Order: sequence, then structure tokens, then C-alpha cells
Amino acid sequence: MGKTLYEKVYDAHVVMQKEGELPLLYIDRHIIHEVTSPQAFAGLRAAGRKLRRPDLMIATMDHDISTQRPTLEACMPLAKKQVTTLIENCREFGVKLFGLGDARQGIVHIIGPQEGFTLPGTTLVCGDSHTATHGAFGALAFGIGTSEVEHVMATQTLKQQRLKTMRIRCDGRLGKGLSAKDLILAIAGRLTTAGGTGYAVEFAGEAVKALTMEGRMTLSNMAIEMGAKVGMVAPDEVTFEYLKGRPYAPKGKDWDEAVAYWRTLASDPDAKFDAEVVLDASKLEPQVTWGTNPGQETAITGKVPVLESFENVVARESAENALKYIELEPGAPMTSAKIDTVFIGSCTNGRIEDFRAAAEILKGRKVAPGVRALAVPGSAQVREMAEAEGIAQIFRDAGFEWRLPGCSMCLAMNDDRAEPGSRVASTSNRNFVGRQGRGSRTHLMSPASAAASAVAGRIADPRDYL
Ligand SMILES: CC(C)[C@H](C(=O)O)[C@@H](O)C(=O)O
Ligand code: SF4
Repeated sequence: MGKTLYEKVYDAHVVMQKEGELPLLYIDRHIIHEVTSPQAFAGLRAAGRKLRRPDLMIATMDHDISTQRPTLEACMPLAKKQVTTLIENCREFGVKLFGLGDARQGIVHIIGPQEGFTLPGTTLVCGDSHTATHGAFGALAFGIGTSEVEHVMATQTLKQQRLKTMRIRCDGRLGKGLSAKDLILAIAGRLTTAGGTGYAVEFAGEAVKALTMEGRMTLSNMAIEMGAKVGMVAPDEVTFEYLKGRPYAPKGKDWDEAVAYWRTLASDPDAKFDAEVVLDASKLEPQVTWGTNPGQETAITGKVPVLESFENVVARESAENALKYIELEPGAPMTSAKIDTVFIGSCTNGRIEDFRAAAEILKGRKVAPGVRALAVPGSAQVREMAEAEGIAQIFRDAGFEWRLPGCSMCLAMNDDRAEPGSRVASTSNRNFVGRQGRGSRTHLMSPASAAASAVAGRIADPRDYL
């Protein structure tokens, strides 16, 4: 019987399998950031160990740095300590760091691919749940805890259970004004936050094939929001085209050999998945969340759900709690919700294509009065490209704050927080209670929808602005 993409990459990395123990995998790539690496380095130091392969690691700072000024002074006290610690650790242990003000710095899941550090067929880990993002390249990529970070640092291996496999096939093509974010929100709605638990997901089908690497990363990024640690896409010409010539990508003869190998990674036609989900992308409308988890979502043209529509008691209770927090009237059109804050950025939607899509709507328009709007590029390189293309100016002219790269308002861990009681149109991936600031309420949506909402001052359908 044939193998799935996941099984091929997993099997190729098993270095030891003992009776009654989880298989031990070789780890090809390790990315670290300031929040989940300090204890791991401290552990190594205490044990008198060195890094096994510092050359297979890169580091960045993104979570708690300020995106207003690229200096340590601009960071909050805890951030200052974490960032300083990262700088010292990288110096002492010999890890390549893309630090504050570096032309290659950015959010961990944006710079890995951008550097060509993320490659098909590799195992890639990071102490961060959205590491699934790198699966868009056909890498077996997943988030790990800090003790596992230390284990990988010391041994370049990790015990990892073999997951069940799920294929999510997206037929048809996305309509005008829609993007990968609408697709993944619709998938999250279908699967709910637990639907992917225990599975390595593979995104497949015509709609996925038609996506750029940026779009595929948006899909894989949110696999974790459905409970799946892994969200892969089979590498193809789009993948190779994206990677070619990037700093860490193989060169010359190595490149040709690598591509030949990468071509063999796609799931075999007779491979069997443990679960299969099929979705028609051509029927989708832009999507938006109404609740406090990414699965609580609907079409932007839809309505806030009425509680009677939930047959499942747990889902109904969860919806009831969510609606209480989010303060939306059941049955009201989603587009009636007034917003006062807009955040375009994050590892889900902080890439150049995202800013292009938003700029298309913002061009010649203004952010509605009273709305605070932030545009935060996912990396210095994205920022630079947006400046060169004139996109940054469109954002500024529209009334957006055009920031430096970082996680920013995706999570309330730095100096960008949504006010208590505010309602945020956000392109990030999590809408949990208080995620963007205590008492703030988040509506997840695409960059185009966030731009349209910024202009309208309420949740808006981007297709009305194209
Ligand atoms: C801080 C970090 C550990 C966390 C994660 O693991 O995802 C963060 O990136 C997030 O998005 O909540
Ligand atoms: S942008 Fe948000 S989701 Fe992504 S790594 Fe940063 S905090 Fe986590």
C-alpha cells in the first residue's frame, strides 16, 4: 500500500524504535524565539551541555518586542529581559540570530520560509504552536514545549508518536475577494477546534494547488486551531519556485537532487488516510468568527447564530458563553457589528500577499472615524517589499499605523493591546477570551475583509469594495 506525505517524511526520520517506547525522530531544523527558549538554554547550561547542531538552528525575536521602535528600550520590562537573554544565549551557544533592526528579522513562522530554512521533507520544530505553518512546504513541522526544545538542542532528536492521517480536500476555486484565510476558517467551522486532534492533516485538492506559498502557509498555520499539530501540503512547482535561491536553500547540483527527492514526497495515489474531509471552495463566501474560538465562525453575509440552532448541548453552551463575552445579538447580521480596532498582521496573514490584498481595498479610501488600525508586516523583508511597491504608503494614507515586524496585537504580550471592551477585526489566528487584550473581542477574518471593515467601521464584505 502507498504512503501519505506525512508517513513518508515521518518514516524517513525514525532513528530508533524500542518496544513500548515512542519512536525517536531526527530533527533537521530548529527555530527559536525569545519566549520559549530561555529555560531550555538554562537547562543545557546547568547540565554542562552544548548544542548538538547549532548550524541547524536559527533564532528570531518577535513575540514581545515593540513594533514601534527597533530598540531594546522600547520593549516592556519582561520583554527586555527575554530579548537580552536570547541575545546572550545565541552568542554563547553560537546560534544565528535575526535580532532587532536586522533586515532579516521577523515572526518565526515567516522568516523560516523566507530564509529557505524551511524545506520540503524535513522535520522542523519550534517552541511555538503555530509551527504547523511550515508544513505548507511539505515539511513535518510541529510545535513543541520548552523541555522538548532543550531535548532537541542537546540531541537533535525527539520522541514523537506517529499520528493518524486526515486529508482535507478542497475542490473548486475560491471566488473573487476570497483567500486562504476564508478557506481555513470555513474548515475550522466544519471541523470545530477538536476535529483534527490526533491527526496529521494534509490539505489537498484544486483550491489548495491553486494557492501561492503565502496562501498555503495561511492554511497550515491554522491546522493547530482544529487540534491538529501538523498541517501539510505536498510540495510542487509553486513550492520549488518560492524556495529557489533563498539563503538556506540548497544550491547548484544539491538543488537539483533535492528537487528530485521532493517530487517523490506527494501522497501516493493508493495511500490510505484515516479520515477524509471534502469541501467545495467555489461555494464559499468570505468567513468571519462570531465567537471565542476559531471554529465559531460563519459567512460574512451570514447572521450571528441563534442558540436553538445548536443540536449539541456542549456546542450550545459554548456558543452561549461566547456570545455573552462577544456581545452580539443572536440573529443579527454579522455586518451589523461595529468595530473600533483593526489588526492586519501575524504569522497567519503578515506576508506580502496579505498586504497587497488589503491595499487593493484601501487604495484611495480612509479608515472610518474613530477606528484605530494597525498594519504590522510579518518580517522586515515583507515591510521592505511593501515600501518598495508603494503599499506601505497606501496604508499610511488610509490612516493605518504602519509598524515594524513582530507579533504585535496578535497576542497581548507586548505594548500593542486592544482596549477592554473593544471589538477587533483581526487577521490573526486566535480569538480566545482576552487574547488581544483583557476584555477585548476578536473577529478573525481575511486581510481583505479586515481592510473593508476598517473602511466601513463595522464588519464588512470585501467584495463590496473591489
Ligand atoms: C508564546 C507562544 C508559546 C505561543 C504559541 O505557542 O503559540 C504564541 O505564539 C501564540 O500564538 O499563542
Ligand atoms: S504572530 Fe501570533 S500566532 Fe504567530 S507566533 Fe506570534 S503570537 Fe503566535
